[in-house]
Amino acid sequence: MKLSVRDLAVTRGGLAILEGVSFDLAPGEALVLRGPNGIGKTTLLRSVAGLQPPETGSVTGAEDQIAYAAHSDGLKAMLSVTENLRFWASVFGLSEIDAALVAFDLTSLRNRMAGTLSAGQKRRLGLARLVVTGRPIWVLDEPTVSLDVASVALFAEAVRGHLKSGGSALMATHIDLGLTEARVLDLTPFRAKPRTRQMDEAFL
Ligand SMILES: Nc1ncnc2c1ncn2[C@@H]1O[C@H](COP(=O)(O)OP(=O)(O)OP(=O)(O)O)[C@@H](O)[C@H]1O
Repeated sequence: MKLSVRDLAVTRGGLAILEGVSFDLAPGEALVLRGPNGIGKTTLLRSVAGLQPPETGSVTGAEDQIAYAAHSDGLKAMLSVTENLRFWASVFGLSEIDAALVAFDLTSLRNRMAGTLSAGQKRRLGLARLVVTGRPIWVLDEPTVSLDVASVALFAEAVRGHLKSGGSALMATHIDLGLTEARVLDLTPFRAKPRTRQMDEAFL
């Protein structure tokens, strides 16, 4: 199912951040959001994922379709890698985790408590969770933070595989993943104009 974002305006802390953002994401497609720090990539992704309502505009095709992965990994420190993935799979009514372990090179770490993993290993586990959800639209906020070169390549390969199997991916990243098939949307032109107040106070 196609994800359609139309004329979206988002706010943060009561301030207008972005406005007039529109794009489509069809099965098999990847879209990379770019723009300087603070432009609103995280805010936009959160709105698309349904975590924060947009000010105006619409997001269609997202319901029960999105797996969202962001900065906070939310892993269960006292559960093993395998247990974390099984838990996530079960949340989505699934049980298969082997493909995710292989895709993110976690097989040799499968019995380790998540809390004892390095930052990059934790990130790999966080990304492996996307695979076990079975959800078609991956929404990713800076997915490569803490990843070494080899792990970035694993991630890019996982995204490619996901696209080939009819999934799609929307992500904010500052680095070039070498995903030649990905489209890029620079958010800079959509920076919200400073608002003049609609209603002035009575002049007393
Ligand atoms: N609680 C808040 N109150 C006011 N402004 C906020 C609040 N939280 C974030 N902002 C501002 O909202 C804007 C958008 O932030 P956002 O995290 O979406 O940007 P980003 O493009 O993801 O940035 P980065 O590339 O640094 O991750 C930033 O200018 C940020 O300073």
